[in-house]
Amino acid sequence: MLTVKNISYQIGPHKLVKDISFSIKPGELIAILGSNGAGKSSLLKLLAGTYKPNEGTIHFNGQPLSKYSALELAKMRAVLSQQNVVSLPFNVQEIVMMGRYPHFNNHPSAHDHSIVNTVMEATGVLSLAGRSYLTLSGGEQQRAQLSRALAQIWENEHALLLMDEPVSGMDILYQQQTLAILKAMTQKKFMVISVLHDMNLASQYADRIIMLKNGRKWYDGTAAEVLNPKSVYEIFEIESDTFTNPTTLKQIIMPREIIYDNNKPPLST
Ligand SMILES: Nc1ncnc2c1ncn2[C@@H]1O[C@H](COP(=O)(O)OP(=O)(O)OP(=O)(O)O)[C@@H](O)[C@H]1O
Repeated sequence: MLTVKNISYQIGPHKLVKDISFSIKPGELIAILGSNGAGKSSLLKLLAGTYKPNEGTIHFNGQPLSKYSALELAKMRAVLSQQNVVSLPFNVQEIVMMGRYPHFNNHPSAHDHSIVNTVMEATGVLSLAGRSYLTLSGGEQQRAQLSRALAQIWENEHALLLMDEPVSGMDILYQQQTLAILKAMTQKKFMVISVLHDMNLASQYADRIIMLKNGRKWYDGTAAEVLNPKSVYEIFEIESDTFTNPTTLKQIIMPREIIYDNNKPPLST
């Protein structure tokens, strides 16, 4: 369980995260939505322990997050960041094996190799195992990084997966598959918190959606509770229509087309 109470985070005069509270139980998938600059990545960095809150507390499996050593944390929570800079020509298997570094000293065991194989198969990068990471497409790199994160906590139930836009750059099949993998992880009692930009993906897969605006939590609930034209307008400043999928009963959000006035085009001076 992860419990976040009244956390705020500020850099100089900039308040990035303001008084946010929520908790997540094993088996839950929470999607975080919000416009660019709303504070989603900052919140994720606080949950990962990368940033320390100026105010408030974060408890992870009963203990303050700050009390865990870096190694303990590495075995219990994995992070997929927005930017994953790799400048050396590691191959894909080596990148995924990096997720196992917290688990072995000098040489990976047969168990580590087996987990690396399993996650690469799940994310569809097994056939790329020997390829240099630097030669992969953006979506393939993203899947390799997802494999690394999964390999890190694969056998540790009640672990936490923090994903910052895990499907950016992926085609629609891999977007669906990635969310399906994350959902399957929650069925094994993992906790998953993922920043997403696609409200419909969030609606399809998330148990709960947290919507942020200006560093604050504005909405927290199921897709049916929080996704509607009013909330979408408040958060994203876009008009939309909401439908209910008759088969799944999940919300579908369709943004309305933006039409600029010909006499006042948006880029005119
Ligand atoms: N080191 C920093 N110093 C000052 N401002 C910062 C710093 N890091 C982030 N910010 C600002 O804090 C706000 C929140 O940033 P954050 O990266 O958390 O947003 P986000 O919701 O993840 O956005 P995006 O969807 O664009 O990735 C932004 O306005 C950003 O410019």
